[in-house]
Amino acid sequence: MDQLGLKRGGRTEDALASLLTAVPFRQNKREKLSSGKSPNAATLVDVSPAGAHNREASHHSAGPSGRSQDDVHALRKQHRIYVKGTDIQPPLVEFSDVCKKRKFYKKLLANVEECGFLEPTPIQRQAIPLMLKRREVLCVAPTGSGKTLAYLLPIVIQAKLGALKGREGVKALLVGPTRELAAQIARVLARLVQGLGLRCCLLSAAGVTAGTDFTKMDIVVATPLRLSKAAKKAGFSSVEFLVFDEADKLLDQGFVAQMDKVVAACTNPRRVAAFFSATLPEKVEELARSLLKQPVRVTVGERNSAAASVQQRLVFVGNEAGKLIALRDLLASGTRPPILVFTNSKQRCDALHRDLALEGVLVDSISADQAPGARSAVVDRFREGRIHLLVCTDLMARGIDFLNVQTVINYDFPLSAVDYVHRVGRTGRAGRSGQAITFFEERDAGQLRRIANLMHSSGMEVPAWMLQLRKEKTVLKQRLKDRKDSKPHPKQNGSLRAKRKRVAE
Ligand SMILES: Nc1ncnc2c1ncn2[C@@H]1O[C@H](COP(=O)(O)OP(=O)(O)OP(=O)(O)O)[C@@H](O)[C@H]1O
Repeated sequence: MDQLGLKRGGRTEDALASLLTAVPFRQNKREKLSSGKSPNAATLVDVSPAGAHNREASHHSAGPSGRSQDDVHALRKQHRIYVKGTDIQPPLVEFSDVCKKRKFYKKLLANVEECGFLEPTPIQRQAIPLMLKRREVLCVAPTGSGKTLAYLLPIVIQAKLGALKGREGVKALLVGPTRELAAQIARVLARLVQGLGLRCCLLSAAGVTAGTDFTKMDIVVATPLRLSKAAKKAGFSSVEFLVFDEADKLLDQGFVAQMDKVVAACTNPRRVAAFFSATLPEKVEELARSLLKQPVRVTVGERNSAAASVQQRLVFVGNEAGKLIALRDLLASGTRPPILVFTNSKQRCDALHRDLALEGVLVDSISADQAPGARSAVVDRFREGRIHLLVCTDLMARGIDFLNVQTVINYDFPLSAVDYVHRVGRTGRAGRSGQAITFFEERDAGQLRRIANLMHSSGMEVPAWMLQLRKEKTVLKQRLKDRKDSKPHPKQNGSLRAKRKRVAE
C-alpha cells in the first residue's frame, strides 16, 4: 500500500480526495518555478537528467547497454521519444534486445513475430526496458502507437520470471476502463503467452470461465468494477505489477472509488505501477505522479494531440437537421467504410441507428445500455466487415483497435479536446491513414477553438478565424461573473465530487 500511498492517513477515498485538492497548489508552484513555460508545450525537449547528461558528459562513453550516450540520444531523437526522470534505461533497438539466456524468451519473441510485430514502435522501445527494470512509468504516446504491447511484453516476462521463481498467485493486474477494451487486451495477451505456460484470464461480468479460480492465475485483465468486486473477496497481496491502460480515464471521477479499492487490495511491497494513455492532462499527471515512486515519464511525439496519420476536417452543418443531411451527403459521395460515427448520448445513438437503418445503410449501434453479449456481438460484426457503419457513444472512443476503420465522423461535437483525440484515434492506427470529420453548429463555438488548435498543431489547415475565437474559459468566466453579481455564491461542501469539481475549476 505504501507504494501508491492511497491509504496513508485513513480511508483511501479521503486520501485520494486530499491529493486531488492538493493538485492546483502544486501545479501553480511548478508553473511559477518553470517561469511560465509549460512542460506540455508543443516544442518538446529531452528534459531528463539523462538528456542533460548527454549534453554535459562525455558524448562517447558507453553506458551499461554498451551503447554510447550519443547513440541513445540519437535513437530517442529519431523516434521522438522524450523522457523525464533519473537513471533511465536506453531504448530498444529491436525486440531481441530483451532476449536473455532463458529459453522462454525465444518462444516469446517468436510469438511477437507471429503477431506481425517485426520492429518495436517508439513507445515500445522506451517503455519495455524501463518496465523490465521494475521502474514506475507514466507513458504518453499517440493513439494506435502500440501501447498495449509496450506494457504486455515486459509484464509477460516479469510474470514468467516470477513463476519460475515459484511465486504463487496473481502477479499482474491489467486494468482498462471498458469491457471491450479489457477483452481486447486479453486477446493480445493470449497470443503473446502461447506456449509459455502462463495462466491468464479476463475477469468479465460473467466471472472467469466456469470452474476457474482467478487467484490461481498469473495475469488478470479486467475493468475497475470487476476488479474492485474481486478484491473484496480475494485480495491481491501477490500482485507485483499494476497497469492502468487509459490511465487518465481511470483516475477520473467515475472510477475513483473502484480504483481505490483495487489499489488498496494490492498490498505487496514489491508492487510497481505503470500508467499508459494517449492523453494525460497536467492535473491528472500531477495526481498520478503523487501515487508513484521516482516515476519516469515517457512521451512520444507531441503530447495530447491527434495521430499525425489522420486527415481531419470540420464541417459546418448549421443545426441539428443539418447533421443528418451532411451525413447522407458523405455516404452518397462514397465515403469509404468501415465508418465509426460518434454521438453524445445513448438515446441519440439509438435514434441515428434507426434513421440510417430505414435508409438501407448497413448499420448497427453500440452503447452502454446494451447487454454485454449484445455488445460483443456488435463489435465482432463490425470487425468482420458485416456492418459498414457503426453508430456509437464515447464507450468506443478509448483504446478500441478496429485496425481498418477508414473514417471517424463526430456527428455530435465532442465534449472535450481529450474526447476528440481519442475518438479521432479510432482511425489511422499503426501508421495507417484515415480521415476524421467533425460536424459543428453554432452552439459548438465555445469548444471549436480548442479542436481547431489541435488540428492546426497536427498540421491540418484550419480557417484563421477559428483559431482566433474567444477562449471558452473567457466566455465561461464572464458568465460566472455575471451570475456571481446576481446571486450569492453557494456554500461549498467537502465531498469527493465537490473537491474534484473545484480542482477542475
Ligand atoms: N511493433 C508493432 N509493429 C506493428 N504493429 C504494431 C506493433 N505494435 C502494435 N501494433 C499494432 O498497432 C495497433 C495499435 O496498437 P494498440 O492498440 O496497442 O495502440 P494504442 O497505442 O494502445 O492505442 P490507443 O491509445 O488508441 O489505445 C494494433 O493493431 C497493434 O496490433
